[in-house]
Amino acid sequence: MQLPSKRYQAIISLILMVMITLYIAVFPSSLIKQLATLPWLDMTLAILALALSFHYKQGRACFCAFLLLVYQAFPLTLPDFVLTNIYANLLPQVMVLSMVYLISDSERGVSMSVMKERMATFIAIIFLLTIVNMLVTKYIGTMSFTLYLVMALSTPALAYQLWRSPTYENTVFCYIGFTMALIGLIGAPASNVILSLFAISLLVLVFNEAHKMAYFDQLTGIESRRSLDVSSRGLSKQFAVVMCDVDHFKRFNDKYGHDTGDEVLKLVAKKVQQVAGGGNAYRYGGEEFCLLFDGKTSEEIYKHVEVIRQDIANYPFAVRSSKRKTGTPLDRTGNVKTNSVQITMSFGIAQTTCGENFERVINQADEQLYRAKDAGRNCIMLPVAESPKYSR
Ligand SMILES: Nc1nc2c(ncn2[C@@H]2O[C@H](COP(=O)(O)OP(=O)(O)OP(=O)(O)O)[C@@H](O)[C@H]2O)c(=O)[nH]1
Repeated sequence: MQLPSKRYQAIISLILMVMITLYIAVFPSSLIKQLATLPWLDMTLAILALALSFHYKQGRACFCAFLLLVYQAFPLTLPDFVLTNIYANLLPQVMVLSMVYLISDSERGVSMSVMKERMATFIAIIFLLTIVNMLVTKYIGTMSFTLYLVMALSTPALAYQLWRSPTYENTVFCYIGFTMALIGLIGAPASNVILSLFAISLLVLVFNEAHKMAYFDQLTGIESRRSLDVSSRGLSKQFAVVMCDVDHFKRFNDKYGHDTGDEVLKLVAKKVQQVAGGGNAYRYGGEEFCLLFDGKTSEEIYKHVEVIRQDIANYPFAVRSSKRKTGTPLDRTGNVKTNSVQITMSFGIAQTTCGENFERVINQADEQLYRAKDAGRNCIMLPVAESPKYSR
């Protein structure tokens, strides 16, 4: 079954998260009612999200947890008559606008300067909205007008950013923004159950990002060597390993620049990831990738590796004419001229024959990779005992 694209997955998740939250808020089960009576549940979860996101240097999640704490801190500090107006009008606007700010910003960690900048923006948002609300109340007579205006401008901005970049992080900011907008329109403060759900979504976000950091390669987005180490511990008796390496990559970097080299690595990663036959792709390091086929023999996987080799070799990779920014030739439309270059990869295959451990098999695959390089590159090598094969 084919999964919907990332974009649709994000939108479906967002709709489900908002609907479930509102359903829980409107029709709480007895368990939820009991949880709602737990004092400090929402604040404890928000503090946990704040501490963990700070620890993992996830600045946007950290700031979002801080916003939740600010929202929860108001009843502790202000008298009821002030709170009613603030909760019904001002705070939902501040929260929604802050979500627009967060979703439009990139992840910049938790350095002092970034935190200062975010705090200044937060204070500016509060200040601006307070002034606008005061003026609107004075001249139009109702604060609700600003509330509707902020919601009407902010929610499409949130939706647009999610459409552009459908990550789980952005889904969470949209989820908090949209739910806060609905709560603002209803005119009730967010219950501690809703605030706890917001904090839980932030905690899931932090764990999700920490998992990605640990097991996925940042540049290419495919699984990392650490993930390969973990996978290698759960292999069956029979497995095959492919080591592959981009040909003359140093030359390529020198000619077109490191950034273009990075683009090549991303493309190659995408291609090796598409390997059929049950193979899993990992970035081994530098321009080297590894394919792992559990329960398969070298003979069985050869044809799948050959498909990848041909796919990469036949792909016209568009690069700028030169790595130099100045003096780069322009085409008739005034854009920088691009060349189509061919990228090739060499592959070495090895498999278990009498229960060897993973390290031994991967070393054998590496030896075959060296043979493939010696044989002229852009080819696949199997161990000599296994009817040597290569293609070009
Ligand atoms: N752009 C980019 N280059 C990288 C990265 N990691 C390693 N490299 C470069 O990859 C190149 C590897 O070069 P070599 O190991 O000499 O091999 P090669 O030029 O690919 O030649 P053969 O393997 O013999 O075909 C080096 O220039 C590294 O700087 C990376 O993440 N991005």
